[in-house]
Amino acid sequence: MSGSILVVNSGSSSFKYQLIDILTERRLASGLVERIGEELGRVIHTVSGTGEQQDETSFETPIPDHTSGFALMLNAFGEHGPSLEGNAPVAVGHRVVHGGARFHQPTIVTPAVVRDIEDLAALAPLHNPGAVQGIEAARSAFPSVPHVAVFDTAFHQTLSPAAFSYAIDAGLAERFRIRRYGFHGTSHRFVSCAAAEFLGRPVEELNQIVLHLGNGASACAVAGGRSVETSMGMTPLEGLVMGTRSGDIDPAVLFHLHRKAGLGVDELDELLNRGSGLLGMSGRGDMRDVIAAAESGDGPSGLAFEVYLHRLKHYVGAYYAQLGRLDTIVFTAGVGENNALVRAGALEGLEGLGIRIDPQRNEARSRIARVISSDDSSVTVLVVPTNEELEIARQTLACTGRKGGLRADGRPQSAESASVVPEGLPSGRLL
Ligand SMILES: Nc1ncnc2c1ncn2[C@@H]1O[C@H](COP(=O)(O)OP(=O)(O)O)[C@@H](O)[C@H]1O
Ligand SMILES: CC(=O)OP(=O)(O)O
Ligand SMILES: [Mg+2]
Repeated sequence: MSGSILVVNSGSSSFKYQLIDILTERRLASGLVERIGEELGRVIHTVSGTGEQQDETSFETPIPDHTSGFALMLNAFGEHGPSLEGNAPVAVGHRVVHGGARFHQPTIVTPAVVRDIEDLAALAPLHNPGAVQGIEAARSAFPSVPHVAVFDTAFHQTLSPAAFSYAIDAGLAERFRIRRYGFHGTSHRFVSCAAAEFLGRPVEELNQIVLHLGNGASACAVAGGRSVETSMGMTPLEGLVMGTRSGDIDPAVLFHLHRKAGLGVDELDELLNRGSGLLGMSGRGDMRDVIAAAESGDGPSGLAFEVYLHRLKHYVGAYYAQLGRLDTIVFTAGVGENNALVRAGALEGLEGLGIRIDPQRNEARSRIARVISSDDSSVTVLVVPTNEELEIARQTLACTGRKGGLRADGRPQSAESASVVPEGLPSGRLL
């Protein structure tokens, strides 16, 4: 069958989109709507031509929310193509960050599903609200096609109780569904499969550590294609140092700030989610700016960079130990794909563990998957570009029960069983 799938990947203050041909998996168009809610936002719309050829347009305008961002995206398609009438999407796929205990699989969007995603917003305050706006705008623009929500949390349903449980009061944990859910699962799944494909080995044979280093960042230990450990927790706040998020912190710091600095719970939430990480430490949330400032001698930026690398190395060591044997370390997402300094710094001094980066390979610039370890490294270190949108398109197609060129690899399920409530959990119970 022919047609396309529109994928919307909503973030906190931005969203990415792709229109993907379902027969060929070709990206027909892609774009970024960013700085939503700031004084001036920006839309970048790229139309794919033949081969590597691309036609990019960008413009700046205030974008108060995701709903108006979605309308601007539709205008960009109207003005610059490809025509959404000529390439009418047969389905729309949406990235949703938190699926809680309710969503284990790609799920056809209904009003009840939207309500549940809204209810989970407290646990992903930077992400779920934007996703809901994106879903509502898309449903009114494309009312007659199925919309599918694909959850970041789904890939981590394979964590063992030892990996997903926190050491707190068991009754409270049970009652409030307090556990590690893990995020970036769509990316960790895509990248671990793409790494195996690149190496020409079955994913079932490989033990991998995937480092998704974007604005948000997480590490994932993948054994035989299954997530066995991941650094984000009940919310996308735990783990690595991020652009504006603290990652791991002693929870007693919060009690102390409450008692001594008089900060309330909402202020603490805001502080850790939006005012910490690289931004909190150095005044700069973008890794490029942090590195530039550190190189020109700014002390706080230098320290922020060191803390970022220190934490990354900590997780590499921990996950190596959890896996017991390690075949590959894979860097992905904005920082991981583009920054050689971060990659080298994170793995520096690990030669004793059989991990050796080749400096020349690491410095080489490329947009495709590549090896950056030396030939005598027993662990193969890779850079593999993520493509959450393509993975979402594949899962969306499979969930709608349609057939296309998009591979589902037998992973997502059909529409009839798409919305699954885990055993023992009353429907409507999200957490
Ligand atoms: N060359 C680079 N060096 C360091 N960081 C980079 C580079 N290119 C992009 N980034 C960072 O990548 C991040 C965006 O990555 P991305 O994976 O798109 O994140 P998200 O999906 O969370 O927005 C930005 O914070 C940006 O600073
Ligand atoms: C879950 C998460 O942190 O996503 P992102 O990196 O897109 O902000
Ligand atoms: Mg991202």
